[in-house]
Amino acid sequence: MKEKNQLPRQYRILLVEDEPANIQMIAGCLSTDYILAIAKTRKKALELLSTSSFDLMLLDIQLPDGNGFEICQQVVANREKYGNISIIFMTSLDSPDDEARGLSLGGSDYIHKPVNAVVLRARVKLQIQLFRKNELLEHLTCFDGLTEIPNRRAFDDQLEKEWHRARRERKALSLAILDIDYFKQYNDLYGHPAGDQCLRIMAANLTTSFVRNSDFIARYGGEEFAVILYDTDLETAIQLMEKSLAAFIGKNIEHQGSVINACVTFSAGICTATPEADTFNNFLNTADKELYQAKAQGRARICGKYLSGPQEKT
Ligand SMILES: Nc1nc2c(ncn2[C@@H]2O[C@H](COP(=O)(O)OP(=O)(O)OP(=O)(O)O)[C@@H](O)[C@H]2O)c(=O)[nH]1
Repeated sequence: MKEKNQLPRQYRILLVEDEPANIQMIAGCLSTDYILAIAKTRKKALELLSTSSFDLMLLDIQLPDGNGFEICQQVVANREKYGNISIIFMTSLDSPDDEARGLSLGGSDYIHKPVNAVVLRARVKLQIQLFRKNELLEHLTCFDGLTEIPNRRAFDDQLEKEWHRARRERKALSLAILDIDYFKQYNDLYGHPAGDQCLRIMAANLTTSFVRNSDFIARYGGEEFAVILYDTDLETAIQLMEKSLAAFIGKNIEHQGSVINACVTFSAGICTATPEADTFNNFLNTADKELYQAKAQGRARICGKYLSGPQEKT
């Protein structure tokens, strides 16, 4: 989840339609306001859906190699693969049973052919507005307003997902919990707005330190942050975190209240586990204990532990 701020963007529509006259009319209606892709078959539609991301699909039901109901079912059952696309059926099947079926399968709207250009534009606009509101809501529930990185709730979900993925794929999973040193003193000395700015710099620094697609950073709470590193062993996790600490110290945020450094630092505890052999709670607790160790050993450092396996190291 490397999403950033919600900037205005152009929405992408997939038109699944085989009739050339309809394609021409619909493309004429929508292509100035939206990015439009066209699939004339079920096969092409599924191929495009799995390789590009779309916000809305206009879906004909009778296609040369299948039908729109099946496409809708497949997309709804595999959201991880196809994304949270809205679906509008657009068809000459105009019986109430067909319409009810389309809506019960997960379609958001059902338009009867022949399509009226004005009505089509209005209905597409409405669905896009709903989609945009959902996007915003999702952003608000998953992202921290101050630092614009994922929040604790998103972290909890992601950690559970990655734990199960690592168990399935027999990979190592590393978790780091980070805490800014002497942050209370920083707030007391420089004020809360400066403290907030420091948290933003911390988040930005983590974003540039951990760049793999599977790396996940979050604000864990207060002045604590967390990093999940999939398929990453302890040595690598420690090396990356040390680089990140050096880069953060390099920001030179003055901190006269710190006993250990002239500028702001952080401490981190890392736990690496192979999930088939360990328990989830132990994993989280160990990362926390390692953070405690890093604080106890003088701060501005990283402590880590393998929960199991041959390379146990503290
Ligand atoms: N500015 C600001 N401060 C915050 C925020 N969230 C938590 N804090 C502050 O972070 C400070 C954390 O203090 P402590 O838990 O005592 O930790 P510390 O001073 O960093 O001490 P050590 O971790 O032991 O080095 C508290 O003063 C909180 O008020 C925030 O969103 N903005």
